[in-house]
Amino acid sequence: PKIRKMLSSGVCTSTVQLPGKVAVVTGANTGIGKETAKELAQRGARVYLACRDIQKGELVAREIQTMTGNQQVLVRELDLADTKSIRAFAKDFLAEEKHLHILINNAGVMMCPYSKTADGFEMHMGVNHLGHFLLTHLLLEKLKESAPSRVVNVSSLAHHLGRIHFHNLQGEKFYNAGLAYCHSKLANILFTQELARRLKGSGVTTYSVHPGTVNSELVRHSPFMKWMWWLFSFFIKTPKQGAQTSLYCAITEGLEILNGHHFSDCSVAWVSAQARNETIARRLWDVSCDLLGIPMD
Ligand SMILES: NC(=O)C1=CN([C@@H]2O[C@H](COP(=O)(O)OP(=O)(O)OC[C@H]3O[C@@H](n4cnc5c(N)ncnc54)[C@H](OP(=O)(O)O)[C@@H]3O)[C@@H](O)[C@H]2O)C=CC1
Ligand SMILES: CC1=C(/C=C/C(C)=C/C=C/C(C)=C/C=O)C(C)(C)CCC1
Repeated sequence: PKIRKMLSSGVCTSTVQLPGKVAVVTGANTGIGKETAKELAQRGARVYLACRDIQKGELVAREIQTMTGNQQVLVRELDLADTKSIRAFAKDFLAEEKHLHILINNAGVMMCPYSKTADGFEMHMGVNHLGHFLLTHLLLEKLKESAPSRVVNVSSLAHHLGRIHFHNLQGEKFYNAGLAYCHSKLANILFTQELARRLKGSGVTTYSVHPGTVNSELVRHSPFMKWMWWLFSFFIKTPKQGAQTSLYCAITEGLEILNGHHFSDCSVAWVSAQARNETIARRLWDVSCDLLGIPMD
């Protein structure tokens, strides 16, 4: 029980209710994203489940509506491995909604065999970092108009092993599936810190999160990790426990002074030296804009 408690601590104890608030959660059809969306709906927010598989999303939306009694749970198609899909999602969302108070960049892939997104980006960097970078960019004006508002980026402890190899960002010179995931999770933290610097005074704040080691489908590409997760399933976090730090960063009152910080178990957490490097963060920002055809400012 002690090991289990140690690996599963951190509970979002905020009593904040969210009527009239609008939230988008990416990858909300399963795992941590699903539990995050459920709790936001439970607190009265209108929640958009941004999923690449609409059918899976609709099943989960019905489940959340039934469990919470909140009918304002909506599914919209978003494939982060395709910038056309990201742009289409943002265009429809901006036309449909007056506000966006909470954006949870949660979707992720881990340890997939070498593959590329529709736009030719390496899959981990493409989905986990560049896809969310573009989505956030496209929704930023709406977030500013809805301030106070928040962007939560779900990263990982795995960022400690990450490096941003600018000469090999698409993994074409060398590739390791585990490290590619770590690099993309480092990019999530660097993005959060640079975004926080650029958003100072706008009323939009941003946080990165390590959710803990969570029993989810993230390990689907690695038979060894699947086996480990199954073997230790009693000790690792449930998806509901894994959602607590994302929820804490999204709704806790007074967190604005910690804009740009990294959180784990609902507390500020230490990040690697690479993740604190402002030069790398600025360069990654510029390179990401360049790759995505976003004007640099
Ligand atoms: N589980 C853990 O121990 C840890 C998780 N994390 C992070 O937590 C986040 C959530 O992961 P978790 O819930 O564990 O994993 P899951 O695999 O259970 O969920 C990942 C979600 O991301 C979605 N997704 C994957 N690719 C895309 C895409 N191209 N476009 C849109 N959505 C996509 C999946 O959709 P679909 O179902 O259609 O594949 C799914 O909804 C990730 O960012 C992960 O890196 C960080 C540290 C540890
Ligand atoms: C060593 C070890 C464990 C820890 C695994 C860890 C710490 C995994 C971290 C995974 C991450 C960070 C994934 C996604 O980002 C277990 C399974 C708890 C128990 C068995 C021994």
